[in-house]
Amino acid sequence: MPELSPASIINSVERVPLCPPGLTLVPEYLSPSVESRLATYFREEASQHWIRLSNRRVILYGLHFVSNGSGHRCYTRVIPDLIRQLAEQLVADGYQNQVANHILVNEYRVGQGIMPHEDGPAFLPNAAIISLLSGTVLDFYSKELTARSKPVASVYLPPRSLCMITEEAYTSYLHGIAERNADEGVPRSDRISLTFRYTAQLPEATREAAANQAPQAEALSHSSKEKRILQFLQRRK
Ligand SMILES: O=C(O)CCC(=O)C(=O)O
Ligand SMILES: [Fe+2]
Repeated sequence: MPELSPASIINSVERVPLCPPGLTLVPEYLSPSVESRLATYFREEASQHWIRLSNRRVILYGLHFVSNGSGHRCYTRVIPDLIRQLAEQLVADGYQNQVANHILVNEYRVGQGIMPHEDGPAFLPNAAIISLLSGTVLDFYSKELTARSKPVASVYLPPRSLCMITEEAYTSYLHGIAERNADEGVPRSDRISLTFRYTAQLPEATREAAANQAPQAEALSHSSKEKRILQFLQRRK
């Protein structure tokens, strides 16, 4: 896999602070060539790693949670160099304090979305979302969600943008993407997003054991571990 130099990753560093507080948009965070390199990676090299959910498909990299009552953590796929470089760049650019150890790749076909949810206390209150191939609207909701709740804020995430959800935007609101084909007349196309988060490290001994197991996770595309994660994600969304 070719190395990406920082200059090729970053096209612009303009930051637009938005509401709720802690929400920031960086348009054109990626250059078009990096966007297309990443999209090709997920659609071709990593095509067998997708896990299909009812309303989208996902690839899990790094440390993830399996719900077994005690919030058990396990390693899924080893984070590929290409993605790790992006995680490191987010720290180098000052968007995150820790290199993400939990990375979720989502792919939404036109018309698909994600239910309002909170990313939750398992992670540092800092989620970095990079959008590829299509824009979409991310809606924020109050935590008192009912079937009739309307978003309290909405932000358009253009392709190649970075969206930072931190502070109040992370802790006090839910976020989600409505299932529709267009946003304010702007048609959607299929979109891939990458969400970078950090969860507190495991104790050293456990971490080593987990790291040793990671190549095995790589080899087993539909291991029982992945099935449990899949069931967990389906319950959550
Ligand atoms: O795809 C997106 O932009 C949102 C993803 C998200 O909210 C998540 O992964 O928790
Ligand atoms: Fe989220």
